[in-house]
Amino acid sequence: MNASGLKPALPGISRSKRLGFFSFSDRNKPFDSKQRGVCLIKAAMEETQTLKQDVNGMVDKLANRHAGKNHNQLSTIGNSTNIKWHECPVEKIDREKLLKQKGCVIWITGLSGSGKSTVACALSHMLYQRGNLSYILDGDNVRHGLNRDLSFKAEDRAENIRRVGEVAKLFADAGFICIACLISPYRRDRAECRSMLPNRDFVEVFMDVPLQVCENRDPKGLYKLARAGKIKGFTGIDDPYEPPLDAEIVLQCNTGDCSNPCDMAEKVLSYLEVEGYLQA
Ligand SMILES: Nc1ncnc2c1ncn2[C@@H]1O[C@H](COP(=O)(O)OS(=O)(=O)O)[C@@H](OP(=O)(O)O)[C@H]1O
Ligand SMILES: Nc1ncnc2c1ncn2[C@@H]1O[C@H](COP(=O)(O)OP(=O)(O)O)[C@@H](O)[C@H]1O
Repeated sequence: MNASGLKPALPGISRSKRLGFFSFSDRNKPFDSKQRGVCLIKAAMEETQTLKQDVNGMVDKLANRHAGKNHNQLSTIGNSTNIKWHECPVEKIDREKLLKQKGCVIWITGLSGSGKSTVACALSHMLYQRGNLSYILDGDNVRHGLNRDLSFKAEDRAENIRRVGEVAKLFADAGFICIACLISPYRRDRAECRSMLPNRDFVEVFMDVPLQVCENRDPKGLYKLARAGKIKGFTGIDDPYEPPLDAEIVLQCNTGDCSNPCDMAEKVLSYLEVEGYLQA
């Protein structure tokens, strides 16, 4: 709130300062409404002019970058023929400056019940408290919408991972710290997601929790159903899980000795801090 009890339109910047012509205390001086109206229009016009110059500068930046390139180059990607990438002058780095952080993907992999969603939520909460923007893509949740057409057979799991990888890449490009938590049982599928991003921007987190611990937790009763043969192809029971060989972070949990989820999330947070992702 400012002195007049109004919330500034932009955090930390009062409206009068933005418009740059009079402060609210000036309103007590004799200043008729016509004069004020003229000032407001003048200030708005100046602001528009500055904005126009900014936009022109950005468009020039884009034009310079494209100078000498073949503008009509069309591509074929998968089944999409004759497509062309469209550049925009507002780039990832500009959004990152706005958000004061660097966009990246935290990819949490592990068995069902290993604590992926719990760590993801703890991490997201810690980031929120520090003023960093994150978004969670939880396998279970994404299967409620975007990936509702996919089953748990190997090729559908691969498509599940590919789609979530692509969405995570978009979130990272938007400047978010995107936390993807999926079983993602196959190394090849995870490696493909890694390859979609600049190498350091994909941070693999392995929930190294023994099957026995996950099975004892069994919060949804799925292991019980799988053991009883009522769910076929359940990861860890009758479907494979390939543990990462080169994860950036391993969160270990041995039988009877497991750190609490906040300590685990803090490890990831420290990694992000050290690697410079929590500032632009
Ligand atoms: N057959 C089978 N195998 C493994 N998991 C199963 C299966 N059927 C249903 N579920 C539930 O689906 C959640 C995992 O979804 P994911 O999208 O993360 O799986 S995958 O990455 O495509 O393998 C998983 O959630 P989490 O426990 O959060 O991992 C399970 O609740
Ligand atoms: N570090 C931990 N220590 C003890 N229990 C945990 C820990 N992390 C998660 N849990 C519990 O284990 C269960 C499974 O956690 P969840 O985050 O849903 O796993 P996943 O997303 O991998 O299936 C939940 O009941 C959760 O409360």
